[in-house]
Amino acid sequence: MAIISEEIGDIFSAPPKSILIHACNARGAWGSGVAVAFKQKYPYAFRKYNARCLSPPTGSKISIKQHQANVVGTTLLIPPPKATNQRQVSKTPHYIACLFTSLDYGKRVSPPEEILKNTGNALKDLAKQVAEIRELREEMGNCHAVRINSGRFGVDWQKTKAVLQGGDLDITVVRPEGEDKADEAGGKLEQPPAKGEKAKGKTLPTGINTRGCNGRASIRASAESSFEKQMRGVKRKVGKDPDDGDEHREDMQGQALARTHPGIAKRRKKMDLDR
Ligand SMILES: Nc1ncnc2c1ncn2[C@@H]1O[C@H](COP(=O)(O)OP(=O)(O)OC[C@H]2O[C@H](OP(=O)(O)O)[C@H](O)[C@@H]2O)[C@@H](O)[C@H]1O
Repeated sequence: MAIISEEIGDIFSAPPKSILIHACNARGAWGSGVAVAFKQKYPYAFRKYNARCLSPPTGSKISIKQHQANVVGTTLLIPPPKATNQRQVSKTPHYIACLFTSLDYGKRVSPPEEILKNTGNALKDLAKQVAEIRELREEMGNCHAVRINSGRFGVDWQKTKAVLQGGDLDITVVRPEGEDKADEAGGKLEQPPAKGEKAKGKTLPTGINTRGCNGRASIRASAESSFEKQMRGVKRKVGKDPDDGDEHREDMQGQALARTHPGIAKRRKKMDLDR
């Protein structure tokens, strides 16, 4: 049984080479919650995540929807970029673990039972990859996570925590200040704003984070009303990463995609423009 310890703080202050864990949809969007902060701080990681969601394996003839369904229950573990200078090393020193726990997001987010099952599978996949990297004696720190699935995905945190405890990885769960109080009151505070995101200063009504569909839909509706606004800000902030050696390869994939899968290429292009 894994040790899941909890503390208040900022996940992005974890020591260099730590593994930062967050939950993702398989559609290629980091549109709200802590994902927005990940996108701002690790733009290269967003590009890799987005490419994983929108690019079926080379040579595969499966549809993009089938590919995304296959991705659910796995983890994309993104290593820190191979830095060409010291400044870049200290700016982005973390492994980013994207746990695909829901196929979709918004009103189509997967039901809690599915999210929990996917979380267990994704966790196993992560544990396997971590073991492989450690075997190669690559420098790798400990696991840090936010309270995954408990925000936009609307799953009771204690249920996700039980799944993490049943896994093989010890994890330090970092939560923003104020989150506990909301839990004790039976309600849920508005997500803390990501850097550059305007604070809304509003508290969701007590009980909105109850685990039913309506609770999730309400959270989503609230999140989506400011979605476009958020993304406009993020688009301006997500810059090119000088150490993103794979960017060219991904662009080339895009060109090849336009020939072989015009529909997918169009969708990728739209994502790039929107975000
Ligand atoms: N800036 C910040 N710093 C530190 N902690 C922060 C934070 N913002 C929120 N938290 C906390 O982080 C935990 C998880 O809450 P989240 O709502 O983020 O994630 P989740 O795992 O429920 O859902 C995943 C989907 O949410 C996204 O949005 P989209 O679907 O794209 O729209 C993704 O893309 C996925 O798909 C909660 O404890 C929040 O208090």
